[in-house]
Amino acid sequence: TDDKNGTVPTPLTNYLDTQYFGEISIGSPPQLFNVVFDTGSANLWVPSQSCSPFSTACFTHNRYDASQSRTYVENGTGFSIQYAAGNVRGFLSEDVVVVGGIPVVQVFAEAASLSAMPFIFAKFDGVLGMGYPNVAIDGITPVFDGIMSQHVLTEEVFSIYYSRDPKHSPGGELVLGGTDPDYYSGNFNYMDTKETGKWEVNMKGVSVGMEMMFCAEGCTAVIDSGSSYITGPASSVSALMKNIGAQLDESGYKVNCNTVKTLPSIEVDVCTVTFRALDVPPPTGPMWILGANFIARYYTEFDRRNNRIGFATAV
Ligand SMILES: COCCCC[C@@](O)(c1ccccc1-c1ccccc1)[C@@H]1CCCN(C(=O)[C@H]2C[C@@H](N)[C@@H](O)C2)C1
Repeated sequence: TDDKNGTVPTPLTNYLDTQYFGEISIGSPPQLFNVVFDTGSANLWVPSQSCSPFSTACFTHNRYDASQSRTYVENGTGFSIQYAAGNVRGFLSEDVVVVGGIPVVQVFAEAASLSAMPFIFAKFDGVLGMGYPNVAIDGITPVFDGIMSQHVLTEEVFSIYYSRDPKHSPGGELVLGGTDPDYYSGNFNYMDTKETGKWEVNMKGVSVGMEMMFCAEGCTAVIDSGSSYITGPASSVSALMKNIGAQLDESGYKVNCNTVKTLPSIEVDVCTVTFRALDVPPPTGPMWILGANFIARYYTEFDRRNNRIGFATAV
């Protein structure tokens, strides 16, 4: 994959098909961080050098040290973000962020406190929101908007490949300004975003085999690169799982995989069905969230120029 107009593909790490992240740098000299490129949010945050030593989740990750960067600009405005699980609190700072080889002067949040759950399980340091500006907290210009305003991209799009095979290296790839033909086959099918300002589309329905089971009148689906699983309204997901014979246990839905024929002893392997029930309250919900396991099957192009999302078969 060659260099395109200053943008180089960012290889992603795949941790157990549930966490995908890539490397960025912040500051001069560059301080390196692993971040989730998250189309479901629009802010950049990384752990701060100033976080409390008692914040285990902060202390066990790379931390930004403003005092070591000659391009640091103080801001100090408060910041807090709440996820479906977990929250981050801190303050804003400004420095040079380099993503895919492109430098951008960026306002980001230094996380002074990270909730232990789930961040002690995070193999990455922070989150780089790839969402639209209108979902950005504190009205901060998102990283990709800062890059678009430099007019260095061939196309105002970014594309994400998530590998499904933990042995495959790299575990995924982010391309700014285009797509990588190495990772998809065939043509893209495009869907307009539902309302400009979110990476969500009108889903036509959810069917099992030939039978349409849910969302027959259409429903909202967020294409969320920062979610591990596919989530849907609890009632729909439980009916869907029942239909495929999945059992719910404390860590999610399970089905018996085919017994492994080659092993001398019969081994019943239990597979995790990567669907989760999540009732998003109105007005945002009810909705489906198509996360990493969906993106792993369909190479996804996020098109800011035409406010649409393209899907091609991932190879
Ligand atoms: C593909 O890689 C996915 C990264 C893992 C996401 C995640 O599984 C996770 C696991 C372990 C530790 C931390 C986090 C995690 C937590 C917050 C932000 C980013 C990652 C999230 C767990 C909580 C629910 N969830 C979201 O709300 C997500 C929804 C999404 N839009 C984000 O804003 C938060 C997904």
